[in-house]
Amino acid sequence: MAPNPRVQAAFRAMKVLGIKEVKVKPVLKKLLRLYEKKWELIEEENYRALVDAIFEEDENIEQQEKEPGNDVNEDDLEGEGLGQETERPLKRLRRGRDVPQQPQNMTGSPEPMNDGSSISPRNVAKNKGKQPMISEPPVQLQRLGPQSSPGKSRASCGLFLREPVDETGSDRFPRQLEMVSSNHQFIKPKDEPFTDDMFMGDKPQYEDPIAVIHPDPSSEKDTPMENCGSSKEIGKESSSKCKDGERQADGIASSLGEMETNVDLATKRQESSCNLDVATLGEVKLSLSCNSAVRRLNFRVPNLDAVIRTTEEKCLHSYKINDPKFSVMKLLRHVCESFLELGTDSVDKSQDDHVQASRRTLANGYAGKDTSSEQTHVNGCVEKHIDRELEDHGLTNVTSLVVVPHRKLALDDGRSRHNINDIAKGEEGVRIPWINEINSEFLPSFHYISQSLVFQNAEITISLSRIGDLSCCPTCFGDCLSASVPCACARETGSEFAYTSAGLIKDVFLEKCISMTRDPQRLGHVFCEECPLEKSKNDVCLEACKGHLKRNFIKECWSKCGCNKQCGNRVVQRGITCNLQVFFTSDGKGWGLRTLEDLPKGTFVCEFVGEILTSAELNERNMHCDGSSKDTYLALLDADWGSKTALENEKALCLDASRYGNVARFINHRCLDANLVEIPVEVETPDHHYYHLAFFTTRKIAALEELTWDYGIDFDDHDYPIKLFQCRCGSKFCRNMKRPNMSYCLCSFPFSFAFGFHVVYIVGLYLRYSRIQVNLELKLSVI
Ligand SMILES: C[S@@+](CC[C@H](N)C(=O)[O-])C[C@H]1O[C@@H](n2cnc3c(N)ncnc32)[C@H](O)[C@@H]1O
Repeated sequence: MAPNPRVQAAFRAMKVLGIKEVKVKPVLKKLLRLYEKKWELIEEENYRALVDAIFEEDENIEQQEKEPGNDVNEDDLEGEGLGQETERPLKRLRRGRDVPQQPQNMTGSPEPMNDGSSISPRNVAKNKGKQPMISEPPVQLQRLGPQSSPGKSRASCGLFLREPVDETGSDRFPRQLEMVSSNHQFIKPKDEPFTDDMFMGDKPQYEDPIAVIHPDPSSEKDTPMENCGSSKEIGKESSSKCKDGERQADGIASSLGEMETNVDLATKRQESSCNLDVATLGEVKLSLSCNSAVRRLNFRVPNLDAVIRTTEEKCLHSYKINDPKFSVMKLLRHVCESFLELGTDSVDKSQDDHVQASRRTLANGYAGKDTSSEQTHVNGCVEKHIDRELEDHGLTNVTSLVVVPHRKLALDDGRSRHNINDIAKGEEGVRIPWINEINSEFLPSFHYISQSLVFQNAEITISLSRIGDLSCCPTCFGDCLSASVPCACARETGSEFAYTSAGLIKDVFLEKCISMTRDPQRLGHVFCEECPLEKSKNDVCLEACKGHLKRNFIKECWSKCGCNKQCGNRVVQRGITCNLQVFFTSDGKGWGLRTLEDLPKGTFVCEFVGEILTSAELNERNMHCDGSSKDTYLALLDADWGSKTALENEKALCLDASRYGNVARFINHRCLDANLVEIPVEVETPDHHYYHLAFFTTRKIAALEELTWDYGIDFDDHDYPIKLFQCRCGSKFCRNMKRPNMSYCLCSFPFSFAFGFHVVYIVGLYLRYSRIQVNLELKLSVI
């Protein structure tokens, strides 16, 4: 049977991507069957469906192999000219040496095809508009490695973009990616159609490069091995500030869920103003640049997170990608892998195997267990340790890429793919990724909100008229912190600004807040006459207030003030700027929050955001659930409760983040010496009923350290509105250390005394059998 030209075209398109016919065939068959031979659906958007399906098959190959029932009915596809296939479908995409040999010559000169035919420049040209894969702006792939040294121009292959038309002349395939051997040059993206006459003879005629990779003097430093030696090193580099004031985590910037963890995101501030390093994978670095010659005057390198997020949104909208496993970073990892695979000469297999084996051994060593198939990473850190050790073994000149496989996440529960990469779903100025290196648990479901919202009855009035002219600074200008005299807003903060010009909280103020939290006995609690909390529990028989911590407020400038948004007295209202990550803790606390960069003492991390409830509403909620699901995501806004004789119900507020909340809902408790302290911050409301509960660092925190705050729980108070738990904070000051139930024995003593000596005897026996040595000093008195 004559070969089906559409099949051949599909093969050619895939070949350009380096995907062998033998791999394409079975997937194509499946697709044809799935799409009822509607070729248009397969050819659409440059065979996107086919490429996706191939990658998908590749990802799931292990499961596929275990499921023999997936065979394609060859008869069904006879008509498409695919029936004579002899190979079994879909073997796992081989890496490194096992990768199917790709044409070394990618200049467009004739390449022998599997079937003996060849692909000529003309074939390529005819295939215009059919090559999959898109990217914009120009993508540079840069090979790093021993041979690339700073100061020298690096050898690089280029990926170039054209704006072709398809056969009908329409601009249906807007951006094409084609690989060329470029003599280290890049091809200028063209607006004109891609036509046959772009080739002369056998060689395509390339235009001047739009961008050449400029040697980056800091690139040696940028290599993953350098970046990720230890969390400390990471943090050191990562704490570098961006020009625009944003902090960027270096090397560990975005661990976009587990799937991306071994892509080392190079978010380091670029030397060049028009270069953005996107990812490094082993020796390969991928960066975006805007050609300085033609770049727009107002071009500023955007934030990497924003680029990734926007790209993902575009993918979602344009290509209807709704696979939760899809992520742009994963795609880029494939690009890096393919780049390395296709550009790597075959190496001695035994050496390759040896390196792979060494890597596995080292990986297991780092993980402390046999995880050859399960090793997870924190943005490639383990991989980098391994690289370093391999270097010690003199094995780093092997260029093949070995990726230790990841554990698969259970993503089949239909949650939005947005949650995979950013738990904030774009609500915050930074992306907040999550990772689970411990088990396959998915994030709990909740609605992410970046600002607290009233549930129902809470009385919060935000109005300009409520803020008197003396409570704000309408005559200020620019940055209040630069004025010689503190502005009116500072009055609330003890006639001084709470913040330094670097945006940190001043040490004296911070220390005061810390000691108010940690040493309430010395500094004293405040007690309400009618405690809203107790009142909400039982209006009739009111119990005495158990006391509330004294708090120092910060008052930030706001809309009624004359200063600008960048005023140094506006920190909390600007939202989260640190690079944070939600992760599954290894010590039994469930999910937790950690920083991906070093944070100096006094840094604002985030505020506690949730539904604003009155204490009565909270009590109502707690009553309607059994004790076990009592709220665990709660913060009382009780900073001012003690100063009033009786607070109206609608003004005694708390924040419940169990259903609606922000990243703070993942912050775990630590007794006493937590590294965060909560400080009430007043922004848009002038009284102290509603305020922002903001978390600041109590000390310098290293990258990857868990962030904690002291919930202020009394672990013996079973009436406490937060569900009690067995504390695993690990602090030496833990208030809930696993005690040998002594409290019970001792408490029971007076009781038992009243009931006779045999109860004492029983208690004594208990102590004896518990092998607890106790010296009881009994003091008897007559009542
Ligand atoms: C506000 S949530 C913190 C996030 C939570 N770990 C999660 O997985 O969603 C509070 C809950 O986390 C757990 N938790 C927080 N701190 C803990 C600690 N020090 N020890 C044990 N569990 C803790 C408790 O289950 C608590 O009810």
